Amino acid sequence: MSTDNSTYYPILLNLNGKSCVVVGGGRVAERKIAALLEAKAKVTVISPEVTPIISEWLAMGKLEGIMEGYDSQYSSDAYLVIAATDSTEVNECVYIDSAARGQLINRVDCPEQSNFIVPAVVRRGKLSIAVSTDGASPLLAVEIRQKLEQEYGEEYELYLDFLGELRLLVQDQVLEAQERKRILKTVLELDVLGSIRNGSFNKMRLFEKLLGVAK
Ligand SMILES: C[C@@]1(CC(=O)O)c2cc3[nH]c(cc4nc(cc5[nH]c(cc(n2)[C@H]1CCC(=O)O)[C@@](C)(CC(=O)O)[C@@H]5CCC(=O)O)C(CC(=O)O)=C4CCC(=O)O)c(CCC(=O)O)c3CC(=O)O
Ligand SMILES: NC(=O)C1=CN([C@@H]2O[C@H](COP(=O)(O)OP(=O)(O)OC[C@H]3O[C@@H](n4cnc5c(N)ncnc54)[C@H](O)[C@@H]3O)[C@@H](O)[C@H]2O)C=CC1
Repeated sequence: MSTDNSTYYPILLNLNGKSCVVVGGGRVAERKIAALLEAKAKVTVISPEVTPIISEWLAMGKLEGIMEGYDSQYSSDAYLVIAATDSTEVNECVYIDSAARGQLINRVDCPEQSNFIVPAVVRRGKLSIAVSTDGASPLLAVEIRQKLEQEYGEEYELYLDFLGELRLLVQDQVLEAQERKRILKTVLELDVLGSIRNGSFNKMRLFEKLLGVAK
């Protein structure tokens, strides 16, 4: 069975400094670890064998490793656990232990024994676009993610930084709520992305134009 017909509630989790345990060190574990590290989680991998890339990350001190078979004590303090071994028995065991402790648990071979699943994600600086099929077709999620990567290019990183900075300025300098909203809406109608793409982007000039003051 590939799905339990759950309707999931999408959230963005702050994992900065949080202990996260990945059980298993294969191809799937490597992908999950990469995403956890990107989110600045404190990751521990538990697995007798790991991929060459995980091994490199261990040598660089990017995460910790317990190079043994799973034991429930290894994940007792974790905030989030991912069961990613190639053994259904071990993965089930990880699920039972983690669920009993109320931990966030993702069992990669069984959405029914997971209290969260992981979407395919496009990241452009502060912009995240997450795609999920509720487990029905991870490959379709990948295909849509790849299409979105074409549509939302690297220029969005600078664009979002600019919009974020403008929003702080507006919150600081414009007292009237309606006027704040008007400015934040107007900026989206300007071709800022076009100016980033053709190299004519000028942040200060845009701030001046939108706020009427030199920054
Ligand atoms: C439920 C979920 C739980 C979870 O893992 O969170 C889950 C479950 C399962 N995946 C399986 C297979 C594959 N998954 C991928 C790829 C990805 N899978 C991801 C997420 C999810 N996969 C969650 C639902 C996401 C959603 O649909 O919303 C992505 C998006 C995110 C990530 O993993 O980080 C990542 C792409 C990252 C990217 O590129 O952007 C590929 C392709 C590949 O590996 O190259 C295959 C092989 C093709 C195939 O089988 O379809 C199997 C069968 C395993 C078996 O055969 O034993 C199960 C178990 C089952 O279905 O029961
Ligand atoms: N959710 C997803 O995105 C996907 C899930 N899968 C599922 O993920 C699972 C793992 O797939 P791969 O990473 O490709 O397998 P793999 O064969 O590359 O890696 C398996 C890992 O499990 C470890 N392991 C085995 N027994 C263990 C134990 N007792 N304790 C700790 N670690 C142990 C091994 O050392 C190895 O590192 C499979 O069950 C597959 O069905 C497969 C593709 C995608």
